[in-house]
Amino acid sequence: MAESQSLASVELQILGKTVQELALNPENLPKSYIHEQGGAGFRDALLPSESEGIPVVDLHLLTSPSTAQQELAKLHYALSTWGCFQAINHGMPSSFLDKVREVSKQFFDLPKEEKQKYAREPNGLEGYGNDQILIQNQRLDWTDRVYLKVQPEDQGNLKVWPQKPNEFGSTIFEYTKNLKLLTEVTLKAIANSLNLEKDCFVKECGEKDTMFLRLNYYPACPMPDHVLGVKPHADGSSITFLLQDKEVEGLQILKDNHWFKVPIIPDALVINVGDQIEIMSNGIFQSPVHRVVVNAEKERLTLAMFHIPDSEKVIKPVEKLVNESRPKLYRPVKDYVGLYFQYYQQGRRPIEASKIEL
Ligand SMILES: O=C(O)CCC(=O)C(=O)O
Ligand SMILES: [Fe+2]
Repeated sequence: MAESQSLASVELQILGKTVQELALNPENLPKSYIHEQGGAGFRDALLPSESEGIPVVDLHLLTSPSTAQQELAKLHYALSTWGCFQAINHGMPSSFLDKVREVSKQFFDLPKEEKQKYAREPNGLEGYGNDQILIQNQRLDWTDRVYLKVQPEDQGNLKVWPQKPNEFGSTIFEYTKNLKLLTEVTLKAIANSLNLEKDCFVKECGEKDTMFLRLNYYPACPMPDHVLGVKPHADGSSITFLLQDKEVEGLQILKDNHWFKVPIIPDALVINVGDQIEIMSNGIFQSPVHRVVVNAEKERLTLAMFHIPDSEKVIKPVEKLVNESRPKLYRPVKDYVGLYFQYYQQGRRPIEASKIEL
């Protein structure tokens, strides 16, 4: 008993206050969450015009022989201009996506003591907690998360898998199964859109690829002009699938030095390339820098699924995309995700470590 109590207090100390708790006492936000130079600009991002907005790509059309060419051209345009697209017709019904959102929300609604059972362990990555503090004077993200290795199934840390709500495990399992299939479909389509052999990126990612799921819960925040849900970053994945909140927007993408809002399409998945496809595509598709703003009245919940290549594989530009007019722009890297966290917290982009200055 004494032992389990002391363990709990260590975890509490590590976690500090969750954002959900801070939100209950809004007059007193810790300075570590405040971006002095914020300003209304945080929320005044542009909404892309309809014709130049983030393209909506129909995955069914993309994989049907008679319609694939046109949809592939759209995919190529989307990834070379925005680094992302909104995927519809992905095969998961609206009711299922609602269920995924519901079990995730139910977890954050549990009493603190229950959630603490799944707290991230000291020095661990997986589990429940607030932003990890990796450097001094770090600005913290206004979000509580559950981070889980969901694929391969037998490699997850079961100790930090929420046991409540009851349907959490089975729903997330089903969601992962769907996104594993969609990963293959998407990587093949990306290869096709570059006129590469369709298995090219699947092979480059290796057989020991993994998937990590992050549930992001952003409580309403009394200082939306000076607090960010997530600082500007690009993902270290090959590709990322984001299931947005159905009603509350917050995601913004940096393009041509302007922040643009990513509109909500309730049943779509936002799919973006991460740094590792940027490297493999020799920069033809670039991993978009994005951030999350918060809302003074409303909470927001999203699920991000990251597909991560085998950490033993050397990631490098595909030979066919290197030629005289397009020299190699990136050095080979291994275990990109290992590099990622330190760089991210320092506000630096780990991709810089791989870029070749011409
Ligand atoms: O919540 C969002 O809209 C985006 C989250 C995100 O960028 C991430 O988890 O990497
Ligand atoms: Fe992200």
